[in-house]
Amino acid sequence: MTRDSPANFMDGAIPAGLLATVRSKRPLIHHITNGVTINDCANITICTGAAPVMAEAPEEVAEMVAAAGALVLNIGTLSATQVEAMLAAGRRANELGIPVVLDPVGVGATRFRTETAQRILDTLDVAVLKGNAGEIGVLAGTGGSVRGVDSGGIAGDPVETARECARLTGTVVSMTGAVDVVTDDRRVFLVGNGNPAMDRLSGTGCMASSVTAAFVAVADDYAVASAAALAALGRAGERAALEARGPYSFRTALFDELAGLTPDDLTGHARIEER
Ligand SMILES: Nc1ncnc2c1ncn2[C@@H]1O[C@H](COP(=O)(O)OP(=O)(O)O)[C@@H](O)[C@H]1O
Ligand SMILES: Cc1ncsc1CCOP(=O)(O)O
Ligand SMILES: [Mg+2]
Repeated sequence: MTRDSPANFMDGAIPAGLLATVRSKRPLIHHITNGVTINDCANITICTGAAPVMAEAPEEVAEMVAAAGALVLNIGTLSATQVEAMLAAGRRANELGIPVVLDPVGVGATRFRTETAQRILDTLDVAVLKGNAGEIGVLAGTGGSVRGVDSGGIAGDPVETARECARLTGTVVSMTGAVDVVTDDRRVFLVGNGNPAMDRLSGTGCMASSVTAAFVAVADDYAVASAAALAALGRAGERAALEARGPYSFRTALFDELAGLTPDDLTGHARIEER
């Protein structure tokens, strides 16, 4: 940044207003998600101010999603039956205009994950694609490395990778990392909130999808809502790091700090730069 090109920071009142709206509307967030972090996702949804439900039987997902404000599809521990449920829930969500958030956990690590993420993107109208850098690099086709569920990095520039992925998929792309990149190709938001402790805990990426879904459920602008959600979670992470002694006390503090996060605090501390 130079003196001639001052950073254009989003007014903190925008994410703060969305946080307040989540809490007043308390949207239901239907998750079809992995067995590793499912409980964290339920509780982080509550701490955000929304209401979670986890339902994945193909027999009931279309009925359940009809009552939801947003649907999270997370492929972290996918199976053929679960994929069938994701497509059925997603189709119904699309019919009803309910936004779908896709977390392509581990895409690129195996053929089944890559084919499934691609199939979901080809079949459904996905509102937000939220992944770590490696996952987004894989889906952008520009080069991304994924080992298990961890990002091994991307080949090129992060902003260009996320924009290419948004162009290719027609979704809002929310690429997490030390600085999150959220883009609908036309606009780019860089979210500076967060703490490195968030990277030392399994589940923060999945939780980012749940918080994103809660914000997207109450907003029309999915890019702004996605950036606001990451600012809120990141701000909770900053506050949690001040009181934690290690990864597990950090985890507890992250839930407590998000539950206690006030719109005023977010107004003052959200760091969302628009490029
Ligand atoms: N080094 C970091 N500094 C600050 N925040 C981070 C850092 N690494 C990850 N985060 C935050 O942690 C959450 C999960 O991101 P990430 O670790 O990229 O996801 P995943 O768990 O899917 O790999 C996001 O909200 C992101 O902003
Ligand atoms: C470890 C693991 N294995 C399959 S899903 C999962 C959790 C991934 O969580 P996150 O992407 O949020 O770190
Ligand atoms: Mg992830």
